[in-house]
Amino acid sequence: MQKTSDLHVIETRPLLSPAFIKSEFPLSETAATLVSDTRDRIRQILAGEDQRMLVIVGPCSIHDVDAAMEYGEKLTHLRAELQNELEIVMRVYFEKPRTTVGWKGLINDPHLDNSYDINTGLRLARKLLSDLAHINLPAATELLDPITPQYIADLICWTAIGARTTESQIHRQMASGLSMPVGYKNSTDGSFKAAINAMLAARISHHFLGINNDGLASIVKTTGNPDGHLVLRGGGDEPNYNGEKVSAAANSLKNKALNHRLVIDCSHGNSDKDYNRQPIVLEDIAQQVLASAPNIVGVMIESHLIAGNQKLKGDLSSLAYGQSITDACVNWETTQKMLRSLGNAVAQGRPKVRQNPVLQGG
Ligand SMILES: O=C[C@H](O)[C@H](O)COP(=O)(O)O
Ligand SMILES: C=C(OP(=O)(O)O)C(=O)O
Repeated sequence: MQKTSDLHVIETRPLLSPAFIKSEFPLSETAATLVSDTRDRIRQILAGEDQRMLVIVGPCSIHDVDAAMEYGEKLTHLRAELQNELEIVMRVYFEKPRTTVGWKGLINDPHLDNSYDINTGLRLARKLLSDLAHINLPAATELLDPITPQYIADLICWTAIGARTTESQIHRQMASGLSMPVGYKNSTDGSFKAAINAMLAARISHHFLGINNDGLASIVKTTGNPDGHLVLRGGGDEPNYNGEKVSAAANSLKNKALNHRLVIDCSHGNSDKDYNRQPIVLEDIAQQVLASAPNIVGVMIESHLIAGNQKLKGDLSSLAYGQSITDACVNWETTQKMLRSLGNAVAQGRPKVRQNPVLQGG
């Protein structure tokens, strides 16, 4: 008899259940309060009820949890300093969608050596999110594999569905069941039709295949996620952060009765992947905010301790500490300048924020 299945499968290894990994790194009351309160504040920003801006800032990807924690310690001070103008959330990305091939992130290959120790990757990810919550720093991520949310989503305040997956039914279904606000990136060709369709699809209930907390294959039924919004990231060799493009996107959203308030990614297609351009994009956004720009409610910045990026090669001991191994990032000094400048623009362009200072919970 001819073999007809598993012709291209070499092995399957057991995956620890979400319940087991959560029992090792349980959600504490402190973390639950931080996550829940931050999600509420983000919802208020997205609804235009809070005039401050959401800022998703941090490394393109996490490959070294110590460096991520050092970055997080610095960011938590800046978050406190600018809390009346900005809701700062750390970008904590564990899963990388690749254009072709490459390292797919800390969960997939935590030892950076093609050993694909995914159980360790999930543990490291959960522990880091838990440690960040305990220094009062909320986290945002991109969710890529539809099984991952079961392991970490209770510690995540904002999620991106990326430019390469916004058109995927699997990801829209997943988003329909997520508990936090979800930003849909425009497509890599620069169009935002797929993201608008994703917002329409993910806000309603779906039934699909997934796993439950015990890791058992399950039929999942969701309510739909009402907190979807657009993230403009440029693409097709053109940025889309200028006033004209933002208005066009907001009008398309209004025409579909969707939330017209959106987030702008300073990196990726908006900076032509040149990290030196991120401050230029941010400055343009700050100028728009000075003139109010009610459609713009958030920004994303790829930032790390050290500027630029480095190639992941065989010898891990030669990796520079605190520098990205995926997209190039701005360094910490530049990050501080960018966020202070945005905070200033919010204070001047949206004077109401000063009248209602927000005290952030822990
Ligand atoms: O932000 C990350 C990258 O832009 C994305 O994962 C694609 O990366 P790649 O084109 O290097 O594969
Ligand atoms: C992959 C990313 O972005 P995009 O989906 O916009 O390319 C990212 O932010 O890491």
